[in-house]
Formats: sequence, structure tokens, C-alpha cells
Amino acid sequence: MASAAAPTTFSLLHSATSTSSSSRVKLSSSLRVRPLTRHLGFRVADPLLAANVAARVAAVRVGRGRRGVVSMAKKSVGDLTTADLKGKKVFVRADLNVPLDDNQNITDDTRIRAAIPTIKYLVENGAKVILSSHLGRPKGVTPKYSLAPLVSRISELLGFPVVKAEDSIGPEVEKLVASLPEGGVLLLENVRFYKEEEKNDPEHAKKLASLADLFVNDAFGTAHRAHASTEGVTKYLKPSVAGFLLQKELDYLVGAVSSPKRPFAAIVGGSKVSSKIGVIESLLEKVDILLLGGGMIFTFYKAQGLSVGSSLVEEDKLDLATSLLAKAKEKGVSLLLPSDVVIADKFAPDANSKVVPASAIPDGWMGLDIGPDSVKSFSEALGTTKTIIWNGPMGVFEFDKFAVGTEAIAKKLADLSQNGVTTIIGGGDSVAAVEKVGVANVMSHISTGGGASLELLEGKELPGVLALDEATPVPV
Ligand SMILES: Nc1ncnc2c1ncn2[C@@H]1O[C@H](COP(=O)(O)OP(=O)(O)O)[C@@H](O)[C@H]1O
Ligand SMILES: O=C(OP(=O)(O)O)[C@H](O)COP(=O)(O)O
Repeated sequence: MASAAAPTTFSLLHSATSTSSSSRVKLSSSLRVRPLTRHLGFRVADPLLAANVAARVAAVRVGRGRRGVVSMAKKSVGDLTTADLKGKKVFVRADLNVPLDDNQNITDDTRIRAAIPTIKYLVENGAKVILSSHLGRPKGVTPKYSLAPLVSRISELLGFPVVKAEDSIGPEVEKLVASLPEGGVLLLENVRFYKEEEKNDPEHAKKLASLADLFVNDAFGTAHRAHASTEGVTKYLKPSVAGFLLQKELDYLVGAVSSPKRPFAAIVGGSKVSSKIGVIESLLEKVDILLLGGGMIFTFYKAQGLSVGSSLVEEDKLDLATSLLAKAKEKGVSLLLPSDVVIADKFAPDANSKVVPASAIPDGWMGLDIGPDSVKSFSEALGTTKTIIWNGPMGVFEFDKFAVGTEAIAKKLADLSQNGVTTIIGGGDSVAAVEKVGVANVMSHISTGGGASLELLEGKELPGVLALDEATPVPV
């Protein structure tokens, strides 16, 4: 078992009684301030500033018995009143990166629904909302990644029509902003149509920022990216504050995951192997059980000398996979790889398929799901846990033939959740999978960010959060 006292494990309590809408957290006496700051991306106030902090922020002991107060609040959109917002142009960065089918229909609108409370609050307070997001990972302007298919759903959820711009910067956008009424919403085109977005180009950030007076970041799913519309704009827009979704995610994930009930398990799958494989290293410091599925597993099989046919493999991560297996052993973490897989002769819903042992994937075939024996052993392992975080489907669940493993794990988690286990689901596709099975409502927390929640758990700073203004301490 992993040690419950791993260096970056913190004991956090929510300050649920705070009258401010900012996220405030009380810290236990065992806490070390510096690692926590690193972990959350929040600055922890110097204990000596205690006298300047509101009495309602509980005083706690920090370090070696010194009496102090820790306030980790980021300024929230809820701290802004009608006086701050009426008639103001507000640049809202949301994560509206929703899955679309081949006909451009939204197959899961969780992220859109999650963004609505912040937009509604701004609208109700007379702001002019300039709403922005990315969709997918386009390289330049790519029609299939346009935000156009989202307009009707956003309008429907808000109860009034949203105007859509054809670009995210430039004279046409400026004209639309100028004609935006108080309480109106303008949806910009995919911010990733400009390569400068992901480069966090300061000139580009300045152009985006020039559209507005202030900034609200509600894109938790993209908070781990330092991009022009998440981090860059904060340098030019004051105030830059957290939206309600961003706050809610941090409150839940920090609270539940930093001091998990044990045994604590993580399930990692999906196809973003290169971005997730690194997370495994730090997960090994925190979890007791680690289950790997999805496209992740073939890099591990290959590292062990098995043939993987034409399955997804990250060749440059083979050494890392080998060292992770060794590290799991050294840490006493029970790392489970599927013992059998469902293989296909092509990447298609109507592919021929069969179940084979993980060690017997023939050439020309690719693994697209975990097999029945693996479902059984994964379910048994999960049955022993008290906290589970799941990121990334077990297989290509979009194709019914290869959705069985993902659905079985979703049902197992739903069952455990109803029996007192804390279940946290993160990631666009993982959430879509859980929605598809119809068990999203019984999970403890559905996070809109897969990579972001993993990086938070990993102990990394989230640049999109770090860049926001700190809440003003209230004088006693
Ligand atoms: N064995 C596999 N081979 C290829 N793709 C896979 C495999 N298993 C899962 N996937 C794909 O992974 C995608 C989700 O991956 P990812 O984006 O990492 O998850 P999330 O959005 O939950 O973080 C899904 O589209 C799914 O089809
Ligand atoms: O879908 C997302 O991440 P996730 O799949 O890790 O949840 C976010 O929209 C971030 O997208 P990105 O990983 O292309 O930066």
C-alpha cells in the first residue's frame, strides 16, 4: 500500500460557512504551506497577516504551532456586483469542448450546461458577455471545429438567442461587441483557429483582451493550459476572476482528493497517452491501486516485450512505461494492466473482433477494449476501495462493439458510489461514457476536466487558476 502520509498529501477542510463566494479552505495543523501553494496554484497568505483577514476565515495552526490564518481565495465572479458589471464587457473563457458526431450534433452537453451559471449571473447583472472556447485540437481554421453547432444549445439553455462571431479577433468581432446590448452574449469562434492561442502569444492575448473590460475564467477543463485566452489575457484585464464552475471544481477536487478515504484507486485510460502517462508517475505517490485501460495499455505491453499489432503505442514512452512498472513495485502500489483485450481488424464500428489474452495480439489487429477477465479483476480490485478517480475510457466506447469494458466499469463505479465510495469522474470522454450508461447522477463528482483534474492531483500548478486575482482579505 502507498503511504497515507505521502509528501504532497494534504488534509483540507472546506470553509462551507464562508459568506463570500470565494473558495476558502482551512488547513490542518500538519500542513506545510509551500507545497500546498505549489499544489493548488493559490498563494497562501503569510500567517502574520492574520489580523487583516476576516474573522469568518477560521484561524488554524500552521507549521510548528504558530497561530495563523491561511486564505487561499481567488477572486470570484460572485464577488462582482451589479455596480461592477452593468454595461461592462466581460471576456468569459469557458471550456465548451464538447463531443460532436459526424453530423456535428452534440453527443454530450455537460460542459455547456456547466458553463451556464456563470454566464447567467453576468447577464442578470447587466454585463455584455463575450464568450470564448476552443473545440478540439485544430491546426489553423478547420470548419469541422467551428463553434457554430453549439449556438442553438447555448441559446436554449440561456433562454435567449446568442450571437455568433465568425472569428475570435478583428474588426468584425469588434463591431459585434460594440452592438452587444447589456445582458447580451456573443460567442466567439474557436480560439484555437489561431496558432498564437496555444503559444500564449502576448500580442494575440492583447488583441483578445482588447475586446473587453474584465475577465472571467470558467474553463476548468483547460485550466492546465497556459494559453492566450486562459492565461495571457489576465495580464491585460483587471479584474481577472474565477467563474463558478472553476471554483466548484477546485473546491471538490482539492477537498476530496487531497485527503482521500483509503484505499484510494485511480483508473486511467483514453487515448491522450503522452499527456497522461506522465501523470501516472505522481499518481504512484498517492494511490494504493492503479488500473490502466484504453489506449494507454499498449505502450506498457510493448515495454514488457509483448507484441501489440497495430494498437496505439507511444514509442518514445516505452522506457518511461518500464520505469513506471518498476516504481509501482517499489512503492507497493497495486498496478493492474488488463489481462485480456478485445481486438479489431480495423478502426471501425463494424470491424471484426475477438477477445484474446493481452500477450496474444496478432499482427494487423488492434486492441480497442479491455476483455471480460479484465473487467472481472478490475471490479474486484475496485470493490476494496473507498475513493476512486477515473479518467479516460477503457476502450473505444463510441463504437458499441468496444464499449463493453467502459460500460461495465461505469456500472461498477455507480454501484460503489451508492454504497458510500467516493467516485470522481474526470475528462470530456469519460463523462460522456458515464452519461451514455445513464449513471452520471449517482457519481460523487463529475469533473469537466480530465487532464486538469489529473494535473491538480499530480501537484502541478494550474496556470489558468494561478493567473487570476486573489480575493481581497476583508479587514477585521
Ligand atoms: N484502445 C484504444 N485505442 C484507441 N483509442 C482509444 C482506445 N481506448 C479508448 N480510446 C479513445 O480514447 C478517447 C478518450 O481519450 P481521452 O481524451 O484521453 O479521455 P478523456 O476525454 O476522458 O480525458 C475516446 O475517444 C476513445 O475512443
Ligand atoms: O477535453 C479537454 O481535456 P480532457 O480530455 O483532458 O478533459 C479540454 O478541453 C482540454 O483540451 P486539450 O487537452 O486539447 O487542451
